[in-house]
Amino acid sequence: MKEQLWKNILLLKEKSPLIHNITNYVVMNNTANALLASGASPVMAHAQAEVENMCSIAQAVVINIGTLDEYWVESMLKTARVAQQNKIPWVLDPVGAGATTYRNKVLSELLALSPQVIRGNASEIIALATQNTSTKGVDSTAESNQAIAAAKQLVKMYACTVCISGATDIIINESTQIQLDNGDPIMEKVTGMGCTASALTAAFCGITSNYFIATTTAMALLGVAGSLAAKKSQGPGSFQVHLLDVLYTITEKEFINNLQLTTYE
Ligand SMILES: Nc1ncnc2c1ncn2[C@@H]1O[C@H](COP(=O)(O)OP(=O)(O)OP(=O)(O)O)[C@@H](O)[C@H]1O
Ligand SMILES: Cc1ncsc1CCO
Ligand SMILES: [Mg+2]
Repeated sequence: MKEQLWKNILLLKEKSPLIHNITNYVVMNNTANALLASGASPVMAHAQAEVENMCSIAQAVVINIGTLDEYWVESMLKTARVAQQNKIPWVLDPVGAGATTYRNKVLSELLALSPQVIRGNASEIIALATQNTSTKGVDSTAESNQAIAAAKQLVKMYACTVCISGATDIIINESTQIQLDNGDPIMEKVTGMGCTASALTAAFCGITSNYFIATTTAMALLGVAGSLAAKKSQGPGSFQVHLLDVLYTITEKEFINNLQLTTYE
């Protein structure tokens, strides 16, 4: 398994897939840089007049509702429709699910357009599955393992892969559950680490049609790179810089030796 994930990391650098991102104002720059450092080719585009064209030339798409508004939501729906029609994999990041009725309404419209992967923190995954939860905003108030039942429900309802991120990352499909114990607590002090996780997930969906393994590769890469970057950092500021460097320079040995992965069939 670990070797298969490493092969995907090399393949991403070799193929450099175009990843169409509709994401939030907060994280656009970090996300594009993380994709570039990992080997993918990002484009951020949300104009209604061009999203359908852009989506149709991409190898994968990520739709992140972090700073949604009525105009952007129309762009997201147009994009997801084209992705669905053209069988281009798309990843949903349900930022702040459960926080407002508007977010919940938009998310139900997006879910109807069949994302291949949903990646959110525990609160977001619980909110998506139950439509009834209290949450703080964009940060989770629950642990990953508290969202497993909700994630399994989403897998069934939408026939997709679900990733619950946090101190532990859990990736779930119909048959398998993978748990990753990597990363570092400093990652909670930098905005958009989850958004980066979703963008990297789309990147790996652009190089393999096994979206469960693609998601696992993305979460493993970000987690291991995060733990290595944290060792070199004094705080959240320098962490961001070191993370990009590690995504760019990480070696097979560093990846394999540090990866904490458990599979449950
Ligand atoms: N306490 C922690 N310990 C170790 N790693 C962590 C911790 N919290 C987050 N991470 C790492 O950060 C990644 C992103 O996780 P998180 O669940 O915080 O995203 P998020 O809440 O969606 O963030 P955002 O909305 O700011 O993008 C995880 O996949 C994990 O690698
Ligand atoms: C802080 C914040 N607010 C809306 S999106 C976002 C980035 C992390 O999800
Ligand atoms: Mg998030």
